[in-house]
Amino acid sequence: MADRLLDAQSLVKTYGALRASDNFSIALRRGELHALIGPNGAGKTTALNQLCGEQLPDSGRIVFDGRTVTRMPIHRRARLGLARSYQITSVFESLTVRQNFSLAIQAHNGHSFRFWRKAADDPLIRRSVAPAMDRVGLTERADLPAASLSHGEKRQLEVGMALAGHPKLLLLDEPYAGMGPGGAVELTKLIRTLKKEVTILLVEHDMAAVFALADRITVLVYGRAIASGTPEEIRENPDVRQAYLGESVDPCWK
Ligand SMILES: Nc1ncnc2c1ncn2[C@@H]1O[C@H](COP(=O)(O)OP(=O)(O)OP(=O)(O)O)[C@@H](O)[C@H]1O
Repeated sequence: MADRLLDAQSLVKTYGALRASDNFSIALRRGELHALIGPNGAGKTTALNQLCGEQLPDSGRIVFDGRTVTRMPIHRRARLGLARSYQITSVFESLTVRQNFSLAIQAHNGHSFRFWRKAADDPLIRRSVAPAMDRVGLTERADLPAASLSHGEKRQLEVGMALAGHPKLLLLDEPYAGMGPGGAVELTKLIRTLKKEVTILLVEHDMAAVFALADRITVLVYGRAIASGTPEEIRENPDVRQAYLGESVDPCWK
């Protein structure tokens, strides 16, 4: 369907006897922020890895923007507009914010990382860096080394670098992990701005953030999507409450 940006059907990924993805299916509509939630070990990262091409499914099919990408390598998917921001910080600590952005823009333009020194001098890249930094609120930090940024600012940088190639779909893997309350508020503001311009799949344990941001939510348990719907539908779904929450009910679900 044309309004679907990504359609993953019946993905299976096994590690020995363990089915980390057990006929996992998910459909992302253009323009939505879709959250993928589930208990620890449910298979969220494994699912994300298959969507971006870091791992290949044993079986199943992934269609992105009308093209079958199931076995396509990660860099070709990136070129089609599928970008991922990593749970583990992937910025270059010793480089400045501006240099990090220059690198990301250069990489998305298809050049080699080796030539990063030239990137900062390339007028085309320089012109792209300013709006890219502004987009994630880092203009005032432009000439500081990434190492001196706060945890929250590093996340902003990371997201900004993933956005440098103007992706159609941004996969965010636990962006709130390790973040203090102040940083979390800033990040929510940033993601709210971003969701106006890019479709987002958010993997996140922070339920307050998920319910504040998501248009739709898919719940993953033991590698299977047990429910998919609006936050209200998910909140009311008895299977979700039972399977995902167990005994303790997070205040966000009440
Ligand atoms: N490389 C691997 N080899 C063997 N088992 C793995 C491997 N990667 C993941 N697993 C197992 O697959 C299951 C799903 O793991 P995955 O990391 O995808 O879950 P998750 O929902 O992202 O977990 P968390 O919320 O803790 O990050 C877990 O039982 C995990 O131990």
